[in-house]
Amino acid sequence: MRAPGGVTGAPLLSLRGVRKSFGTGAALNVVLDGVDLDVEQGSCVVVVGSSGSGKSTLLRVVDLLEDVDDGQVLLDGEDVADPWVDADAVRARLAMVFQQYNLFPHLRVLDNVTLAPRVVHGRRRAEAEDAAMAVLERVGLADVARAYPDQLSGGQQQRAAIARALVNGPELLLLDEVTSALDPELVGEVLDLLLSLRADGVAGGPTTMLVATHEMGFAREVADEVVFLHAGRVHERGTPGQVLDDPQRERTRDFLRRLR
Ligand SMILES: Nc1ncnc2c1ncn2[C@@H]1O[C@H](COP(=O)(O)OP(=O)(O)OP(=O)(O)O)[C@@H](O)[C@H]1O
Repeated sequence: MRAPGGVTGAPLLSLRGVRKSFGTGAALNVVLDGVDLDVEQGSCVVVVGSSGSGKSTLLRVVDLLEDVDDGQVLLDGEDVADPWVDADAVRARLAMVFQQYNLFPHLRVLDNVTLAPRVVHGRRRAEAEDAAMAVLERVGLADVARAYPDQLSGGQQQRAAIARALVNGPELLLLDEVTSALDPELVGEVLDLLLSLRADGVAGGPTTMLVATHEMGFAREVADEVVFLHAGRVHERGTPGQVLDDPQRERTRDFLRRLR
């Protein structure tokens, strides 16, 4: 399956020389060491790399959950890493789905999905519920809208978290290892949903995605571009065929060999 014909060629997101480290002195851990990356409107970029290579940190930097030490995070050309930026306005344009679904256990699925539209965006309850039911329908959960999270399977909970991410029509969807916490038999339903979102979009348009994953099969099917992160840098990038089937650099070959 390939991206629909909505890729415009203009980067929605560009990272330029992004640096991020944790700790100080002898404990300094340089995680991102000058990352350059572009995500075009309507495209899907998949970040792969060993555990600890900085995939989550990269996504968290884009979602403004981590400050950068240096470099630019350009959303439509505006540097959102600038400390003076209106973070709420930026976050309203993005949505992130995490490995752990992070649903509120005391709220029904529908209320989890309507929370941000109502509280953050000030939408009226009826309007927020209509929007929430539409996305719950889209992810195949309309019939469990009134259930609590612990009444759902892990796969259903992750689909509810995806519905929550989609409800405000984000311009960029950030997916951080969204199948890693799932039992193997539940992974397929979430990947199928993401493939279908990629193919058909949500409101008729393609969904722009930046994805961190260990699922190479998924990367192969969903990505316009695969980016291999190593030692804090983009070590190799290209189409899934180029990076996953015909890697040019030894580190990339090592990484792929170890997965087999
Ligand atoms: N808040 C933090 N404080 C200190 N160190 C952190 C923090 N967040 C991440 N790190 C460190 O940054 C490095 C990269 O972590 P990150 O979670 O980004 O990697 P990853 O590629 O997503 O790994 P995985 O595939 O295992 O999820 C790790 O060494 C991790 O310990």
